[in-house]
Amino acid sequence: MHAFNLQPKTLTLAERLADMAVDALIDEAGLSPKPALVDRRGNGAHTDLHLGLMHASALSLWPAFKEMAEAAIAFGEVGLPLREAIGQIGRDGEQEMLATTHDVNTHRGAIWALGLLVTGAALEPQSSDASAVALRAARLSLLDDRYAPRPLSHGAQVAQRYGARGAREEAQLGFPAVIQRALPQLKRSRAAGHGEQSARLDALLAIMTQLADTCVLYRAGEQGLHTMQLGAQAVLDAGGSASLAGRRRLHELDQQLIALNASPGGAADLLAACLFIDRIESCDGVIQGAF
Ligand SMILES: CC(C)(COP(=O)(O)OP(=O)(O)OC[C@H]1O[C@@H](n2cnc3c(N)ncnc32)[C@H](O[C@H]2O[C@H](COP(=O)(O)OP(=O)(O)OP(=O)(O)O)[C@@H](O)[C@H]2O)[C@@H]1O)[C@@H](O)C(=O)NCCC(=O)NCCS
Ligand SMILES: Nc1ncnc2[nH]cnc12
Repeated sequence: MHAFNLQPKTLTLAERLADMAVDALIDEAGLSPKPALVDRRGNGAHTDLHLGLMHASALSLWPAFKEMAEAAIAFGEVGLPLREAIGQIGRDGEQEMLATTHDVNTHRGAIWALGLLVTGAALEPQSSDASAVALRAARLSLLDDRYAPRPLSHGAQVAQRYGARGAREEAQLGFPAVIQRALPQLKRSRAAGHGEQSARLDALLAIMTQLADTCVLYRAGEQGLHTMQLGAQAVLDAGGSASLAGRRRLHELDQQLIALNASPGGAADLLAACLFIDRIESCDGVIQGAF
């Protein structure tokens, strides 16, 4: 007679990183109340998205994140061969995402940001502090993938109209919205004794205070972007999402952004990137042990 094997399976480094990336996406999607974004309350400014779709999309990306980490381990250094390998894996992952969501763009920006960060983390698991991982990701993003198509994406249209370079520039600068704003705010809010959900909302707001979110610009122009940036700052100035005054401001911001059809999808992706890096930093030993 066979007994079930109840021993926990030892995960590879690539599998652990893929788990952490997908967990970060699922945590971001469920975090509530996020202004004008999909969350547990509803669809925000979106007509074609809902929480179940965000979860299905996140899960569909697990193989892509795992393959990117495996590519990093196989190539072993930042360089064009690795850049082009993860570019292809990212494009395949995007097709998988679109097949899962019936052509709705749920996580394009997240594949880019988290894909680069997963790769940056897998390259040197013994050096997993936030800045080091972001720096390796930035160096990869600066390399020109010869096979990347150049469609007239929403981001490209916004770049032409407003000069904002969005997701590409954020990565090339080493994810300043994550490293300089979201992670410090997350730690400050935790240290102030705010609950974990409020600390994460504050981290999202910190990203929104300065981000050139091409999703917002495309949908609502400069007025939308200013409303997002000033409104997010007003919530933080009022005491953040854990305070009553901050909650009131957050509710106002939600209403204003929905009225403008302005969804901060880029900021949401960067919150997921922040939660991923936060996990890596707090699971240092786990990552390093996973060879
Ligand atoms: C280099 C790429 C990032 C492509 O960039 P580009 O700007 O040309 O392309 P976009 O298609 O606009 O995608 C960029 C997405 O990045 C998010 N984002 C926006 N601003 C920022 C920012 N400042 N910093 C970081 N990230 C940002 C944002 O993603 C979220 O929004 C998505 C919804 O957006 P959109 O499609 O415009 O949807 P809607 O307004 O809802 O439109 P309708 O459908 O209703 O009409 C949502 O998915 C969030 O994720 C931007 O959308 C890179 O992606 C690339 O080269 N991709 C090609 C594949 C590849 O080679 N990948 C490599 C993997 S390593
Ligand atoms: N929660 C969310 N709502 C809308 N767009 C998003 N893109 C990434 N996360 C999102």
